[in-house]
Amino acid sequence: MEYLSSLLIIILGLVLIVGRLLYCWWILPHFVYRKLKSNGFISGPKPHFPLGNLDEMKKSKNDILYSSPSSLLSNDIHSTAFPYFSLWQKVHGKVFIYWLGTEPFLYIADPEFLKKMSADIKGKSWGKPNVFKHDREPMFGNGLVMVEGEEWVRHRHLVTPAFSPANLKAMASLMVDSATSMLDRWTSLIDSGQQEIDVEREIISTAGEIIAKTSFGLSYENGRKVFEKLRTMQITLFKSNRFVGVPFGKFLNPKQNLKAKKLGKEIDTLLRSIITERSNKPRSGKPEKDLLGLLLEDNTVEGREKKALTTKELVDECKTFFFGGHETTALALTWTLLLLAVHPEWQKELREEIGEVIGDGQLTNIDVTMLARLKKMGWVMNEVLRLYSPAPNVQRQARQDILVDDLVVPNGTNIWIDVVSMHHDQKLWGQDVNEFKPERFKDDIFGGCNHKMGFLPFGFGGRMCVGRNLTNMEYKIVLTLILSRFSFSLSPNYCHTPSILLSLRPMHGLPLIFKPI
Ligand code: HEM
Repeated sequence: MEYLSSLLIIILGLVLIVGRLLYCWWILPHFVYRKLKSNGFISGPKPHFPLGNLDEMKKSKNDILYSSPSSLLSNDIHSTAFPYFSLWQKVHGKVFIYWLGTEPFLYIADPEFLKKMSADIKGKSWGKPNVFKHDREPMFGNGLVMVEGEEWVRHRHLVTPAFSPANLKAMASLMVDSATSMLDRWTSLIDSGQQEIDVEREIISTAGEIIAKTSFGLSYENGRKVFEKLRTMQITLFKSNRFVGVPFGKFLNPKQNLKAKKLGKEIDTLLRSIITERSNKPRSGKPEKDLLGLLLEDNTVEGREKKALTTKELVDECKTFFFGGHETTALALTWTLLLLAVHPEWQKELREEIGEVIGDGQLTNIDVTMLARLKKMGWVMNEVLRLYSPAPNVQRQARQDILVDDLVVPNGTNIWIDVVSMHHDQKLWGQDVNEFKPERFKDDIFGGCNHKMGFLPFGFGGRMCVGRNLTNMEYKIVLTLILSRFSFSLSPNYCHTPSILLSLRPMHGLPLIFKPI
């Protein structure tokens, strides 16, 4: 009897587990898919269980990776960075459904559709795809990038003031210091006879240092340890093939997952110790003007206690700033150096502008008002973000049924917005879409794009990037210092393979040849 009841419990347990798995992996996604289909979204590549379209995506990516690299430096990158989307678009148009494992995604590369879909949706009503949450948890925790609903409103409300121009102003000197040490290192390398430098690696590490300083203060002993562990975690998470959306996908790289989890815990402990140390500091001490310092200061404003960020939330925001902020900005700078290396006339234009606005004597005292006057540099930045958008896509999940004309995007639909495709769409930008022409941003913040939703380097709506002013400042400071000390050209060793590893990056680095000015 006892044996029978134990057996019954085991069987019941198994049925429940299988039932739950079936519900999550089959019934729920297919429910959304059937709703999408019945609402008119019928087009898209045929999926195969359990990989969906992942196999096809990997194959077309490998075909590109293992084909002989083109010697031509073309800015027409959509078909190399996203060969599968480029192929599917030819058959299914600019709005269709594809599958990551057992999860259907609504693909959008049509700005008019996006405009209609997002018109009545507030920032707090957007979700982020549940299917990515496990993957991103060690990096962002429940920071601003991931939170939803009223919690997002609270976080956004508390975090936004930290990025105000007045607060960012105090960070300029930290940025000048980090960039200057990088450039001193380059000078030593050049003096020792090495003229070729892989700037991608150099700039990513300097931008990491800048973000760590501006986020949680590298001056703290633990700050440097956090920085090193965050970098190791990123490499651990993204160096292996991931199987997003595939049943049991997270168990396919157990070693990597365990390592990332362990690093995640160590980072949290270190950040907690920094936060505790700083919260316990006597109030009379000078408040620190990094992002964590500003959030801690805000937390102590009277009447805010209930809404203030908890220590766990502060830890997650610090990680979010680090991961959301350093690589994107570094890649914007990296792609800029590539384009300036092949367009020396623009190096000259920018150097002249720097001379007029800042002059040699002021380089170590660059301030925000000077940066605002670097207009041409602003056009160059926009043009680079258009051609080589470091954030190549925006992902959302519908948390309610959304009406687009007579179609319904059902609650729960995963959404993938292909920013690279829209930034390279001839119908939106004209014949010269793939040419580097910063002047297109001279009199028009949309660069002459014939649709206001066609240029989205920082996303759109209420969830638009909170760090864009910080990027703008860091970009202009670092580029000003580089251009003031060196001229550069492309190394013959450069191989043009823009690829996606979360962000859009040059697969084989960016070797440039430098000459001091
Ligand atoms: C070139 C540099 C950058 C690019 C291209 C970029 C791009 C983006 C994009 C596309 C989004 C998603 C917006 C959406 O869902 O509509 C985003 C959100 C976000 N970014 Fe950035 N970003 C950059 C720099 C930064 C920096 C420097 C920080 C912070 C230090 C930062 C922090 C964030 C945060 C916290 C969010 C989430 C905002 C929210 O959901 O409310 N980003 N960014």
